[in-house]
Amino acid sequence: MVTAVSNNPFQHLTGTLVLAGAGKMGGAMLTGWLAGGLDPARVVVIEPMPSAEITALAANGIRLNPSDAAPAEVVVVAVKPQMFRAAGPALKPWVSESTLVLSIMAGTPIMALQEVVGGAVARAMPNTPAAIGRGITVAVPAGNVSAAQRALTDALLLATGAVEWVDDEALMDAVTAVSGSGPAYVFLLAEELARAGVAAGLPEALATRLARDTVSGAGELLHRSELSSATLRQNVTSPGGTTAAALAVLMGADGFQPLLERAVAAATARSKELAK
Ligand SMILES: NC(=O)C1=CN([C@@H]2O[C@H](COP(=O)(O)OP(=O)(O)OC[C@H]3O[C@@H](n4cnc5c(N)ncnc54)[C@H](O)[C@@H]3O)[C@@H](O)[C@H]2O)C=CC1
Ligand SMILES: O=C(O)[C@@H]1CCC=N1
Repeated sequence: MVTAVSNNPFQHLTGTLVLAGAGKMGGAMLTGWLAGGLDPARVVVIEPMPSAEITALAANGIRLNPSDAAPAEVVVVAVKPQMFRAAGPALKPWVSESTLVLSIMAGTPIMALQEVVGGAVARAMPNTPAAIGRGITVAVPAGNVSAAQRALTDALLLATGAVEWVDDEALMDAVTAVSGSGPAYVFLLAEELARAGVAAGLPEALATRLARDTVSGAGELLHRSELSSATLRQNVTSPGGTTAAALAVLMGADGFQPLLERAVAAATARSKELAK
């Protein structure tokens, strides 16, 4: 007898998935899940200010802000950390002891979720490329997360990109500073490269196109190549050429390294503050 093997990443999800907060990050994850084959009929979205995209999903079977609530299989908490103390108690009717509570809130510790919402809590830090299946998420489970709930968390996160698990929740502040916030640093690089192109004499539209395609093309090369980023950089750099002249500035005493170290330290510190 041949046993059919399902390649549906959501085969472990047999109940309801509640998404609380369908803003930029929650919306990006939901987009990734639906693109990956999540049945919209399994999804409840709680969102006081739904975007046009989220409202449109209601026509496809998602339940938006239903008036009744019952314990769900998974509750994804994607509200702002600053909103959580106010928004959290309203989620309790969706949570039983056996509900997986998957929080993506920056800073907010597992203990705060256990106090306010309950359930079996997994804390995760995704990033916005999740919307196109190219995110990376780091997750940490509470002690009462079962093996099945961990597998379900894995499946949900893998549908939006790569997943790393850690045991030490304290790492989540630096994780947030590197990969959670990281896409913003890369988009800023595209903005500033375009601005520098204009300053060097290019028309704005051309500079913007060159910067955007260079950042996304280099990112794609880094993604597909087995070479290290340092080797890929060296492959651009002819001795005594133009890149070497630019890198002497970018790798100088006040270049990328100290700048990014300060930026990541500032984000890490802010993540720690959000826990208070
Ligand atoms: N934006 C990003 O790149 C990332 C964000 N995060 C985390 O994701 C969470 C959401 O961040 P964003 O999506 O950027 O913010 P956002 O402001 O776009 O989304 C938050 C959403 O929560 C909704 N909301 C407010 N009160 C609510 C309530 N009582 N019940 C349900 N929903 C409510 C808001 O209307 C809003 O749409 C934050 O905790 C953040 O730390 C994590 C990783 C990356
Ligand atoms: O800026 C923030 O606080 C969130 C967490 C990581 C990315 N956005």
